[in-house]
Amino acid sequence: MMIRVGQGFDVHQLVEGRPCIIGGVQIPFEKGLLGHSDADVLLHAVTDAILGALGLGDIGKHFPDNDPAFKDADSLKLLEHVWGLAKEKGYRLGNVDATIIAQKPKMAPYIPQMVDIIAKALDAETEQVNVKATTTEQLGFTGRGEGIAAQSIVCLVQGMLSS
Ligand SMILES: Nc1ccn([C@@H]2O[C@H](COP(=O)(O)O)[C@@H](O)[C@H]2O)c(=O)n1
Ligand SMILES: C[C@@]1(CO)OP(=O)(O)OP(=O)(O)OC[C@H]1O
Repeated sequence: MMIRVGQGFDVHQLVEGRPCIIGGVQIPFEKGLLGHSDADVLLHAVTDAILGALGLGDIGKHFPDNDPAFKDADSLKLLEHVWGLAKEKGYRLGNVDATIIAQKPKMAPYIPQMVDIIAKALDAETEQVNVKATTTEQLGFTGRGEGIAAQSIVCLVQGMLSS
């Protein structure tokens, strides 16, 4: 059995006039995340973690931010594409853990829905997916509400457990 781990980290700026889409959930908030795509910072961190585990570079290599094809892209589709690469290589999900770093909005009410969305995209059970949130106690760019960050770690498993 082969086990590979990968980690991902992403940041997007919070601005007025954009939807706040995190973990595939549109969260009611006065600002949203700025990006070439829908700027789903959590799905980007998970996507990068999977790419890391596969040794396939990063999200910008697969979906360049100057390619009009990815303008306003649905990040769930990008995650699903990358998960397809993992499946082609015979991997299944061990588990994924992620942390959203945001002063506001409050993520807790939306986390179960994010977990469901990520688990479905990765052909996994909800028990294999954990999403957390933390403030930075009003410190730094996240604490000032200038942006939101997310980080993730994934474990991918290939092959069977030998007895
Ligand atoms: N944007 C956020 C940030 C935090 N939470 C939840 O609140 C708990 C306490 O956060 P601290 O930063 O004070 O440790 C945290 O454990 C999360 O459950 C949240 O929902 N949304
Ligand atoms: C997703 C892509 C592609 O639309 O654009 P952004 O939404 O700007 O996101 P980022 O995390 O900067 O990196 C990957 C990009 O190439």
